[in-house]
Amino acid sequence: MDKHVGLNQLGWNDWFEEQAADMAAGSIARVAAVDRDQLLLVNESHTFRGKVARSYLHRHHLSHELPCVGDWVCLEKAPGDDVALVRTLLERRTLLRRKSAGISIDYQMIAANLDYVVIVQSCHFDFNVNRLERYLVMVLDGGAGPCILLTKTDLVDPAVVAEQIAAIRSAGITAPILTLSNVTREGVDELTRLLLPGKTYCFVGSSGVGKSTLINQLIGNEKLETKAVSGSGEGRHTTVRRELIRLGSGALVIDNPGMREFGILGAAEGFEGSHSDIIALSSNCRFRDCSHTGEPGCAVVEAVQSGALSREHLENYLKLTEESEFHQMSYVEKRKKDKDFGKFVKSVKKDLKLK
Ligand SMILES: Nc1nc2c(ncn2[C@@H]2O[C@H](COP(=O)(O)OP(=O)(O)OP(=O)(O)O)[C@@H](O)[C@H]2O)c(=O)[nH]1
Ligand SMILES: [Zn+2]
Repeated sequence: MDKHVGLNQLGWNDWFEEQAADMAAGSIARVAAVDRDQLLLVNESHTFRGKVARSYLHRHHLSHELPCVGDWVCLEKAPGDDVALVRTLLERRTLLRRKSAGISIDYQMIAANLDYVVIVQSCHFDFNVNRLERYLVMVLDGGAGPCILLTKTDLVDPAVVAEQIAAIRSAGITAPILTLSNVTREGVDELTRLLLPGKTYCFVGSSGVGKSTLINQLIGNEKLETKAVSGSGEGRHTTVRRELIRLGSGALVIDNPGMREFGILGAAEGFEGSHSDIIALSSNCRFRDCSHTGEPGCAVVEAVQSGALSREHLENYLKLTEESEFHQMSYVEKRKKDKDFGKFVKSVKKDLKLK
C-alpha cells in the first residue's frame, strides 16, 4: 500500500508519506550533502547528483528555504539526465538551525529531519554547562530529541566526569548523558547500541571534541557492512561538509564541521552581557519562571521599587525578551504561525514590489 516503503531505511515515515502520498515512486530522495548549489541525493536504490529547479529558486529567497542535509525533496529526472531537478522540499518534521546575524528573519539551516541531536562536549577543557544549555535550547526549538555525550574520558579522573554529570543534573537538565573515550573505546559500544536503524542522529559540538574520530569508529566498527550514503566511504572521514552517512546497523548519522563559531540564539546571549544585573536578581525571584511583570516575590520588581534598579533598564529588558519570544518558541509550535507569517512576508514583499 505504501509505495515509498523502500525509503524507510533512509528515515522516511508517516509524516512525509502524508505529504507525498500521490508522488510517484522514484521521484523522492533525501539530501545527503550540499555543496554550494550541488546536491548529493540518495534514494532506495542509489546516490546521485541534484540541483534546485530555477522555478523553486524564484519563489524562495531565504537561505533556510533551500535544501539542507537531511531534507526530503521531490524531483524530476529524465532517463538520460545526469542531474536530477529538485522541484520542492517536503515540510521538515524537525530541524536544527541558528538565527542569522542581524535583524533578519532568516535562519541558517544546520540539518533537517533529525530524530536526535547528540551534543558533544569533551570532559577535557571543553566542558561548559552554559554552552550546553544554549545547544539544548536550540535542539528543543527544532523539535528533535537531545542527548549529551561527554568525550575524552581517558584524559580526566573519573571523579571529574562524575562532577560534570552532577553539574549538568543540578542545572535541571534531564536529557540522557553518555560518556566515552575514543582512545580506550570505553562507552563506544553503549552509544552504538542506542543508535537505532532508520533514525537520524546529528552530532554537534565544538571543533576538536572528537566527533569525526567517533563517527570513524562507528563506521570502522562495522567496516564490512558500512557504506557512506554519499559514496565517499573510503574509510576516512574528514569533516569538510555536513554529510548523511548510513551505518551498517542502519542508523543514519550526520557529522558537522566544527561549530566553534556557534552564535546561537543571539538575544539570549546578549542578555547575559547587557542585562546581567537582572539575570542575577531573578535568581532570587520566588518563581523560577518569573516574568518580572507583577508576580509575588519578584526580586527584580522589588529592586526597581527600592531604587536599586532603573525602571527603564527593566522595561528595555522586557521588551527584548518579548521580541525574542518568537524565536524561543519551539519549531513545532511555530510551524503553523510560520505559515501565516510566510504569507504575511509575501504580501509585504508584493506591496513593496520586492522580488
Ligand atoms: N585522548 C583522546 N583524544 C581524542 C578522543 N577523541 C578524539 N581525540 C583527538 O582529538 C582531536 C580532535 O578530534 P576530531 O575527531 O577531529 O574532533 P572533531 O570534533 O571532529 O573536530 P571538527 O571536525 O573540527 O569539528 C584528534 O587529535 C583526536 O585524535 C578521545 O576520546 N580521547
Ligand atoms: Zn521576578
